[in-house]
Amino acid sequence: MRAFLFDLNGTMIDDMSYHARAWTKLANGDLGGNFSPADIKREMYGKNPEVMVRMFGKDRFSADEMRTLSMNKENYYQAEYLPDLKLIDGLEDFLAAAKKAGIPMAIGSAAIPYNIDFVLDNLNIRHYFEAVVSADDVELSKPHPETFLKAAQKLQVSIADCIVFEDVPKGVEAAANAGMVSVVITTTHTEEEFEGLTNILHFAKDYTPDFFNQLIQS
Ligand SMILES: O=P(O)(O)OC[C@H]1O[C@@H](O)[C@H](O)[C@@H](O)[C@@H]1O
Repeated sequence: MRAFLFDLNGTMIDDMSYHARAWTKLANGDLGGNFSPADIKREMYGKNPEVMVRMFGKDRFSADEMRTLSMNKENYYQAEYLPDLKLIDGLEDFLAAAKKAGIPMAIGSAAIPYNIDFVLDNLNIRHYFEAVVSADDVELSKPHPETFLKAAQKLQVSIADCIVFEDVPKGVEAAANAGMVSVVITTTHTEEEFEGLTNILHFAKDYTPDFFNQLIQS
């Protein structure tokens, strides 16, 4: 039996440009940094404290300060993205068909529960997922495999049965490190940016191609 593990941001919703703007507002606007759009795009993966340490060094903020800054960033993101919040084309049909076919599904995201709930509850799609692994559930985020291994464990499925849906190279690398294959949604990165990763089954810009029906039937 197959199982589907979904990254959230950029994979289920096309929101990475909103995260980039929220990080820019926090890092350059509030904290006086001077990060270029390329710097932000390169650094904004993984758990928020990891992003902040990569950008500002490990001694700049206490854990409490990082929690506050992280909430500020997510509030910027949610306020700006809420009016545009929607699933990527074809995903709702894909989720419904997979659920009907009895395929277990989980979310494996570096986002904090505050952001995961924002998406699942506003879009009313929580019922499709039997498990959610968030930033709070893991020690180390992607490319470490912990997120996807925990998701497989929660679903009680074997690693070889898992297909990971991702939009960033670090996420595909995490899937590879977990021993899983991956389908890439090219919302955030071009195909060329995944060069060298050998666990990719398919690239698609959204969930409308027939490939996704075949994935359910295969
Ligand atoms: O793991 P996902 O679902 O792609 O989420 C990643 C993003 O989650 C956001 O909450 C973080 O602030 C981003 O920096 C991060 O890139």
